[in-house]
Amino acid sequence: MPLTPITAPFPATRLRRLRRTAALRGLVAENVLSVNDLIWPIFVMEGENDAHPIPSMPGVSRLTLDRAVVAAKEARDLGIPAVCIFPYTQASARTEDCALAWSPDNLSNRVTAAIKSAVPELAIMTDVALDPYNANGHDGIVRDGVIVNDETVDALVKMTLAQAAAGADIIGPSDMMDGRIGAMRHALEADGFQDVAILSYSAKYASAFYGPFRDAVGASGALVGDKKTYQMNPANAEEALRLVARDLSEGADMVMVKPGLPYLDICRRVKDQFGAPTYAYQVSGEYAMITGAGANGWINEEQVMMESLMAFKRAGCDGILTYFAPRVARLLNA
Ligand SMILES: NCc1[nH]cc(CCC(=O)O)c1CC(=O)O
Repeated sequence: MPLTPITAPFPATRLRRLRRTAALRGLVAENVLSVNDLIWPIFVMEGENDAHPIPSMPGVSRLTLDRAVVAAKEARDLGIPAVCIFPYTQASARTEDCALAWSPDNLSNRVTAAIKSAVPELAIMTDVALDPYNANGHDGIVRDGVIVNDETVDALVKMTLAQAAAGADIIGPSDMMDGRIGAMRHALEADGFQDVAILSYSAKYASAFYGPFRDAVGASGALVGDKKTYQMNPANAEEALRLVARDLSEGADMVMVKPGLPYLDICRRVKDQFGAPTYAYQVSGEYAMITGAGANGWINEEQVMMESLMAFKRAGCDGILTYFAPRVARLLNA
C-alpha cells in the first residue's frame, strides 16, 4: 500500500527545514551509494604489459591479462565487489561458428582464471554472447541473414560452462535469445556448477548508447545490420516486465536493465514488481556523454557522475555496472 505523506499546512510545515544544513540533509537522505553497489566492467586484450586507451571512452583502456590482474587487485583494495570481463578480439579470431566462444583457453577464460587465482575474494562476472567471436558481429549465430535462436542457445550453454570452469562467479547472458536462462541453469546444475549465479541481461534494449563499447571490443566494423530482432524496442516497457518474469522463472538469480539512465522507469518497475536483486548497466554511451561534456568544461564531471549513480539507487537498483567504478570508489573511500 502506498504511503500517504501527511503535512500540516504552511507555515507549520516548512519542508526546507530539513534541507538547511549538510547534517540535516544527511539525516534525512533516503538513499545511499556505496562501493558495495559497484560492478566494474573491464576490457581485456591479448599481449603483455600493455594498455590501449579507447578514444570514445576517455579514461578507459583495454588491458592485457597481467594488467587486468593488477586492475582486479585495485578493485579488491578499493572494496569493489565485482569486475566484469569483456574481451577485445581481432577480426582474424572471428568465425561464422563462433567456436572460440567456448574454448576453455580463450582470452576471457584465461583472464578469469588468472584473476580468480590472484584475487579469489573478488567476484568475477563474465559476458555470454557470441559477438566478440562472430564474423558478423551479432550476438547469435546467423543463418541466411537470420539470427537463429535455438542453435545459438546451444552455443551459449557451451560458452557458459567454459566460463564457469574458468572460475566465473556470475554468468552474464547479454545475448537476448529466448530460453537461454533455463538452458544455462540446467547445464550448470548438471555439471556441478550449482553455485554459479546468473545475472541476466533481461531487459536489454536495442540501443545507440552501445556505440563506444563496440569500438572497445572491436565489433563496430564487424556488425552487419542491427540487433533489433533480439534486443528490445526502446518504445516498450510492459515487455520488459514479461522478460524479467520469464528469466526469474527460468532460474536467473539477478536481473539487469540496460542501458541505465534513459531506462530508470524500467528499473523502478522491475524492482517494485519482482523485488529481485536488480542491476542497471550505465553503458558506454552514457559514460562517453558524461566524460565528453566534462572534458569540454560543460558540466562538472565528478558531480554529474555521482548524481547519475545516485539516480540508480533512487530508482530501486541494488547495484550498477559502471566504467566509473574505481573513480567512484576512490571518492567514496576518501
Ligand atoms: N553482447 C554484447 C554487449 N555486452 C555489453 C554491451 C554494451 C555495453 C556498453 O555499451 O557499455 C554489448 C553491446 C551490444 O549489445 O552490442
